[in-house]
Amino acid sequence: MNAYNIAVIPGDGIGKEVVPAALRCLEAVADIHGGLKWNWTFFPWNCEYYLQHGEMMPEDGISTLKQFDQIFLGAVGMPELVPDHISLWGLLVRIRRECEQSINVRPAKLLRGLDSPLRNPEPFDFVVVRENSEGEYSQAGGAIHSGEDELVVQNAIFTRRQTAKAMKYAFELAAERRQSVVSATKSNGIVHSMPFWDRVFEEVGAAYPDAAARSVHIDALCAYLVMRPQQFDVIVASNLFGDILTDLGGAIMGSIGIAPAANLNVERKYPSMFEPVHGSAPDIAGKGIANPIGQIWTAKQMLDFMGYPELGELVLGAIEDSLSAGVKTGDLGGTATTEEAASDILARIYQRGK
Ligand SMILES: NC(=O)c1ccc[n+]([C@@H]2O[C@H](COP(=O)([O-])OP(=O)(O)OC[C@H]3O[C@@H](n4cnc5c(N)ncnc54)[C@H](O)[C@@H]3O)[C@@H](O)[C@H]2O)c1
Ligand SMILES: O=C(O)[C@@H](O)[C@@H](O)C(=O)O
Ligand SMILES: [K+]
Ligand SMILES: [Mn+2]
Repeated sequence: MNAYNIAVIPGDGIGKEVVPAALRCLEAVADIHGGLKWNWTFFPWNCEYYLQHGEMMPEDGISTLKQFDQIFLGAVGMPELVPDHISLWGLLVRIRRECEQSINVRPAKLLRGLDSPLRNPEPFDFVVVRENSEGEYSQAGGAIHSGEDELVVQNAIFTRRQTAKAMKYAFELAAERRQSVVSATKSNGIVHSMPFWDRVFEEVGAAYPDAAARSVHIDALCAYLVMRPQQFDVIVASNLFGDILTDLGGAIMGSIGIAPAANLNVERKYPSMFEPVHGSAPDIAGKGIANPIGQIWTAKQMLDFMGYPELGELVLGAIEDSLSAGVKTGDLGGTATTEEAASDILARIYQRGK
């Protein structure tokens, strides 16, 4: 029996509603498999915690998390309580950086049973590899003066090491898929960091002669994802561009609420963090109507990373079975509650697994 210690951080808003749904699915696959056991440890780190303690997590929070096998997180942020840059940097970004989760893997595919908002889309299946440790998400810079003289400088930081690491991961991933890598750039307007990004992309790509590699400006790339998403296999992007592309990826699937994400420590030196693309959705939090699919699909990514791809496939198949049976939450045009959608997926996991 393999027992795994998982740190669970439901976080804010709908994170607290969709995480329990995903944990039930993970318990179900462990029950079916018979040889693995989850030991959950819950951490109440969120914006309410910040209001009580003046920090999103304790100072030793990272060293605590590093003792676990993996981290399973819902969502962070309640802007009415805590400014978003404080909640994000105090929890999510801290974990990403201090657990060295420098690769963020975010797939998007036209799932069976889903109606994309795109008109007559051809089946698409791409993965965005988002550089997760630096880039535009930078504390370098500052502000001076005030009023009419106020001045702010925000420096993006790109290193050869992390840029090449994300690109190498993208090419390795493409080698197992359809051998195509598109780099998201903006080297016409951004004159230092993006020509550098392009240069590293060419250097890394030279080691993968079998891969079709090309650079596409981010504005055009967003348009292509709407017009012909089926053309894409692997997309590698900076921290900010990857963030934006993956809400778009969720949207063209049918909802931001179904898109999964894996913040990977690829060296497996520290735990990775599995948390969906979406946020805490304050606009629907507390109503019991959030779509649990993003969190449940994220659980599939954790199973895959931990060496249980057959269980991961079982989870995604159950999600598609549920969608095909028409069980859909409001974001997908249905009337199912979070509980109804989660229970249906859970039942279909058992149906598939027996
Ligand atoms: N990784 C994260 O935890 C993460 C990601 C994005 C935003 N945030 C934070 O979340 C808060 C809200 O940000 P936002 O509104 O820009 O983004 P959001 O992803 O929370 O919501 C965007 C839209 O998508 C909908 N949505 C998101 N997840 C859904 C789900 N599972 N089911 C149904 N609908 C869903 C929301 O209702 C909203 O209309 C902010 O504090 C922000 O900082 C956190
Ligand atoms: O900006 C971020 O990285 C997060 O707030 C969120 O948008 C994400 O995509 O994880
Ligand atoms: K999230
Ligand atoms: Mn985002």
